[in-house]
Amino acid sequence: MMLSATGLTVHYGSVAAVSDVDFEIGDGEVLALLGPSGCGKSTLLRAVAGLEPARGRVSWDGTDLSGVPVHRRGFGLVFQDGQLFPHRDVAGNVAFGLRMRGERSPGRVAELLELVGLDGYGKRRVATLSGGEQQRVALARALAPRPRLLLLDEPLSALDRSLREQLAIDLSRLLREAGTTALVVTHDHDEAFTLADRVAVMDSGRIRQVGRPAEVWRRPADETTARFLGCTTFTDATIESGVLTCEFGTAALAAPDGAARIGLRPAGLRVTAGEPTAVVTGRAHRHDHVRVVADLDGHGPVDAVAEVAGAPEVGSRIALAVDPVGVALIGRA
Ligand SMILES: Nc1ncnc2c1ncn2[C@@H]1O[C@H](COP(=O)(O)OP(=O)(O)OP(=O)(O)O)[C@@H](O)[C@H]1O
Repeated sequence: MMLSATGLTVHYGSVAAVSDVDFEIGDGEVLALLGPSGCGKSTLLRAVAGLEPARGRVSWDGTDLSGVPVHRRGFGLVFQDGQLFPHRDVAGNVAFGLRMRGERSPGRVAELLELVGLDGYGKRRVATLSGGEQQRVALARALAPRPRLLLLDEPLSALDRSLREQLAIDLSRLLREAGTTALVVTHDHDEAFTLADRVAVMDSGRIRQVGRPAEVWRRPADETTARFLGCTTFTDATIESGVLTCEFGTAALAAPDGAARIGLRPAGLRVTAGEPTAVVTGRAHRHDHVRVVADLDGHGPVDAVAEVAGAPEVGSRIALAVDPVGVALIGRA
């Protein structure tokens, strides 16, 4: 069983929100659509759902879905704000999806509430639930009728950071436990990488790269994608016998020999002991390190990181070393 989209295009007036997009989602696979605000992620998801008129083709197992209305596609939908029915209790919300399919099964409702960690919440009014609990109910409601594809549009972004991280882990587990095939829209790469088997990075209505999270993170297709994935400094390098050499120094890096364009995330440059080559112009404490902006002699500002203990003050001169953990190889197959 497989979802396949080919040549999907959505215009709003003269604006192409989605341009000629192709992708597939395999049975039981979770694909994340990741990209900056306004790049067309939600529009693409809505086109797959049948909520947005689109050119191109959406098919399931080779069967064209054009002309098949939203409620007959067998897809489940979860949006950012849950959109629960306020006048129904938790069980009533979960049962709604089942009733739509002519099913009545208190057992299935209880099973779903247990799956999302809300065992015993059936009689609660949804207005009395926290934001995280409401999203779990929305997820249970969408999963109850066993959709062949679950479409999730920023399902966690209305929640605060720590809850989002926890729910992303929970969601990843329960999508796998239920063997759900899913398309998840998010602008948060940590969330995409937690949830997805594969990630499709979008920009300006197009998919720029599709791959497994670690591949996309390590080898972004181009500088725009790399920038979106946290790289802030770009330079040319050479790789020879497992050693990367660039203007900032050398580092061990297992990759084929040759010239490379690299992107450095802040963690790719570390404050170290040695001959100073840069002056600190800014610093910010993060939970387990200090982010440093440094003016590197002959280069200009670069982002780097320092250990919390002994982190340099603004104005002090520092040495920097390349750390392969923060290096992305751009456009390398
Ligand atoms: N109903 C609409 N009418 C006109 N333009 C629209 C409409 N919906 C979206 N757009 C435009 O289409 C583009 C893509 O929007 P979309 O909501 O798909 O992006 P997104 O990547 O999901 O962004 P966000 O993460 O901010 O929700 C944007 O330029 C947006 O302004």
